[in-house]
Amino acid sequence: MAIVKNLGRTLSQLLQSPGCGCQTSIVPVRCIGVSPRQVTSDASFHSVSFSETDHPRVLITGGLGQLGVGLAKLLRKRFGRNNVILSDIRKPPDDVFYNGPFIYSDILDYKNLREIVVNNRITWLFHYSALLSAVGEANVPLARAVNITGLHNILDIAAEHSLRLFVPSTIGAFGPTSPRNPAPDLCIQRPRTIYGVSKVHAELMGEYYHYRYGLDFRCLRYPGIISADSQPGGGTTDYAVQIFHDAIKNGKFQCNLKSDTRLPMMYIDDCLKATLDVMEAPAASLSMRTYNISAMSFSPEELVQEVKKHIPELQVTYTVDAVRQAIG
Ligand SMILES: NC(=O)C1=CN([C@@H]2O[C@H](COP(=O)(O)OP(=O)(O)OC[C@H]3O[C@@H](n4cnc5c(N)ncnc54)[C@H](O)[C@@H]3O)[C@@H](O)[C@H]2O)C=CC1
Ligand SMILES: CC(=O)[C@H](N)C(=O)O
Repeated sequence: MAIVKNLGRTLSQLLQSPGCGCQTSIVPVRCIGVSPRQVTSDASFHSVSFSETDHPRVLITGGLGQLGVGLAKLLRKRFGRNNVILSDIRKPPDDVFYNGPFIYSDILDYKNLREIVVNNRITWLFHYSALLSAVGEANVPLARAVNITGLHNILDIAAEHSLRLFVPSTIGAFGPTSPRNPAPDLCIQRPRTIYGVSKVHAELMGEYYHYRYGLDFRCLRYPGIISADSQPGGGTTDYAVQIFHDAIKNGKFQCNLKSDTRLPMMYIDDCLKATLDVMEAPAASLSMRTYNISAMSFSPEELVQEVKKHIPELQVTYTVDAVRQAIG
C-alpha cells in the first residue's frame, strides 16, 4: 500500500509541470508495397472520432507475457470488457481466451497491424511485445527485429491513426556509466545489451515522433516486475519471481545472479496502476514523455532472507549465469 501511495504521489508531481504545446503538421504514412510518404494530418481517411469523455478502444500487443493479461484485466474493469483487445503471436490459454477479446497479431506484419487498428477503431495502444534482456542476448537478430523493426511499425501505425501510444522502457536502458541511486529521468544511457539499446531507441524514436508529428507517446521505465500468477519472459530480474514458485514447490532455489546483485523491483499491481495513471493524465500535464518509476531495490540474498522467514527450510545455491550477471 505504501508503494502505491508513493507511486501516486511521484506521478502526480511529475505530471504537474506544463506540456510542450507542440503542433502536428504531418504524419508518416506507409503504403503497402510503396516507400513511406507524407500526407497532411487532417486527411479525412485517417481521422479518428475520439473524445476524452469516450472510453478508449484499446489494443495490447505482446499481451500473453508476464504483464499483458494483468493489464487487460485492469483496463477492462475501467473501460469495459469489449473495449480492450489482447493480442500476441502465441495461442491463448482458455482463461484468457474466454475472458475478453483476443486477436492474433505479429508486430512485424505491418498490414495486419493496420487492419486490426482500423477494423476495431483502436484509439489507445499499449505496446508490450518485446524480447527481454536474457533472451535478447541469446538471439540478437530476432531481438533487433522485434524490438526495433516492430517498434517502427507501431510508431507509424500510431502516428497515422492518431493513437495514444504507451511503450514501456526499462531499467535495462541504463548502463554501467549511468548515475545510480537514484538514476535521474535524464542522464547518460549507454546500455550494453541489445534489449537496453532497443529500449533507448524506443524512447528516442517515440519522443522524436511526438515532437515531429505530434504523436501522443508515453513511456515509463519499469524496474523488474514481480508477479504471482504470471511467469516472466526471460529477463535478468526473473529470479525474483522464480524464487517464490521454487520455494513453495521444492523448498530449493538455484539463483543465477550473485548474492549481492542489487536491482530495482516493483510489484505488478503498482506497475500497472502507474501505467494507467500515465495514460490517463491530461497531455498538457506531461512535462516529458519518458519517466522513471521506482519502488524498492534488493539483492538475491536479502530476498532469500525474507522468504526464509516464511519457509525456513529453503535451500539456496548460487550458479551464476554470466550473461545475466553482466546485465545486472
Ligand atoms: N516484466 C518486467 O520485469 C519488465 C518488462 N518491461 C517491458 O514490458 C513489456 C512487457 O513485458 P513482459 O510481459 O514481461 O514480456 P514477456 O517477455 O513476458 O512477453 C512479451 C510478449 O511479446 C510477444 N511477442 C514476441 N514477438 C512478437 C511479435 N513478433 N509480435 C507480437 N508479439 C510478440 C511474446 O509472445 C510474449 O508474449 C516489454 O516491452 C518489456 O520490455 C520492462 C521492464 C520490466
Ligand atoms: C527489467 C527488465 O526489463 C526485465 N525484467 C529484464 O530483466 O530483462
